[in-house]
Amino acid sequence: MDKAIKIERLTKKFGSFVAVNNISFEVPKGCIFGLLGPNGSGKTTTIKIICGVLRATEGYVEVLGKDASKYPEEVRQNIGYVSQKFSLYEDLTIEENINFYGAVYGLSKNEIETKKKQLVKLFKFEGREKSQVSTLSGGMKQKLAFACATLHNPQILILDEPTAGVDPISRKEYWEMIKFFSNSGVTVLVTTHYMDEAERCDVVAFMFNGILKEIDTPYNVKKKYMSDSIEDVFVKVFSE
Ligand SMILES: Nc1ncnc2c1ncn2[C@@H]1O[C@H](COP(=O)(O)OP(=O)(O)OP(=O)(O)O)[C@@H](O)[C@H]1O
Repeated sequence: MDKAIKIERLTKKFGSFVAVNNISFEVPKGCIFGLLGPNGSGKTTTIKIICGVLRATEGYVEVLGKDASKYPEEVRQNIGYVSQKFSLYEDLTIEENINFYGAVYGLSKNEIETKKKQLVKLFKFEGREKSQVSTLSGGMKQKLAFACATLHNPQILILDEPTAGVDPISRKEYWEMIKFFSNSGVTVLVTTHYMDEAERCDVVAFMFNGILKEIDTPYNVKKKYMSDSIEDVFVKVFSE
């Protein structure tokens, strides 16, 4: 099994508080990997360390075969990251945001134009290109943040609660996009509190109080906990 991300004995402390406690796991290449857990369990902290935004206290993170602490720039070039509080410019239009992020990622004008056409079609922004972001629905904003994160053709997409507070139709569309990129060979690491979304993952990992409690396919964890839904597994894992 080829791995996109390898995490070994990762620990992150904030002062004396242990936010991530000696966790190890691997994310296979091309899979949709769901990182699940209640609020404050250490998911975002783990993601920030993978993306090189935070430094680990202890442990090792490898992204596409590279030590993330030694090659943060190369790692970042291979990751498209959508954070919980994504940084779209509200006073710019859809098109202007794509232009801006394209330039940030170092794309040429021609590359940006080509990408923009593809993304507008793929994410169904046709006719809305000139709409200011502040006028968009929450679902559209999330999709735009997703689109911008794919501009530099990253091999890994890391999406931190991308569909929080989004209506069911927009969530469905969002997951169609996740599937599209996954089918194109992109590895997706996603956190979510929606258990119907967890069911769509190839692998799910459950974190609680900084500890990795379970990791397996949805089918296998349901079998282990004798449950017919990930929601039921979630309740059982976290009430143990
Ligand atoms: N910079 C920081 N300084 C101190 N404590 C922090 C810091 N960042 C995170 N924490 C704490 O670490 C713990 C894990 O936070 P984290 O954001 O990783 O959780 P999470 O699983 O992503 O939660 P959520 O689902 O709410 O996003 C929390 O108790 C949080 O308050």
